[in-house]
Amino acid sequence: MPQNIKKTEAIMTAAPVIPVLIVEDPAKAVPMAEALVRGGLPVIEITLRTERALEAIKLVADNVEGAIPGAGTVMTAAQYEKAISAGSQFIVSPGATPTLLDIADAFADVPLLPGAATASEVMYLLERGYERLKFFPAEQAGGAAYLKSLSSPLAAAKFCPTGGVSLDKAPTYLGLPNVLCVGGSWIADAKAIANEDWAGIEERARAAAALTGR
Ligand SMILES: O=C(O)C(=O)C[C@H](O)[C@H](O)COP(=O)(O)O
Repeated sequence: MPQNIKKTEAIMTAAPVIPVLIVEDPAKAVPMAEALVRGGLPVIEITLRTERALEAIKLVADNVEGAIPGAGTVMTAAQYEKAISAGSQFIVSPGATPTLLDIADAFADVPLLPGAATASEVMYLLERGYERLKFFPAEQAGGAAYLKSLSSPLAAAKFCPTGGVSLDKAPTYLGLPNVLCVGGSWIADAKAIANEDWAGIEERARAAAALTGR
């Protein structure tokens, strides 16, 4: 089944930046998400890289008005199902496999943003009807110059570059014709969450929400 491009694009264009989060303690998820929403970043990717990430997603889904929580690092059918039961409104994966795309077909209401880093990976996803993709790992794979060079031959594909993106690097990506938003952990890193630095997270969210392309 092809990707629901309209729905995926709505997630990608709600704000210029998708904060990527590693949440160890679910008790911190609600104030963290509230700070992000106050700062203007409603789309919140909680990675399934911690034991209690699903609890964090559920708490945000149930308690934070205006938040659009999603699950990151989703790679298996079991994770996919659990992420959606917890209230994920979108799913992000670092790459794409035929199995993962088959699972996505079973949950077609919830958009999947699959990762790609090479022309062949993008071509495979286009073949499967996926045009809204994550470019991962963005900086390490070749950065904005590399992604720009995909825009002409693979014009249908539009990306959310993630991996090594910072406040300084984001505007160059956002200025590319094939970029809709960027993702990154700099707004709320593990330390800021552990220290309950909600004011700092809100401030970085506000700066991220104001980013435009250059
Ligand atoms: O696990 C996933 O599915 C991911 O999304 C990986 C993230 O892209 C990176 O963790 C981004 O992190 P930074 O490079 O710190 O901004």
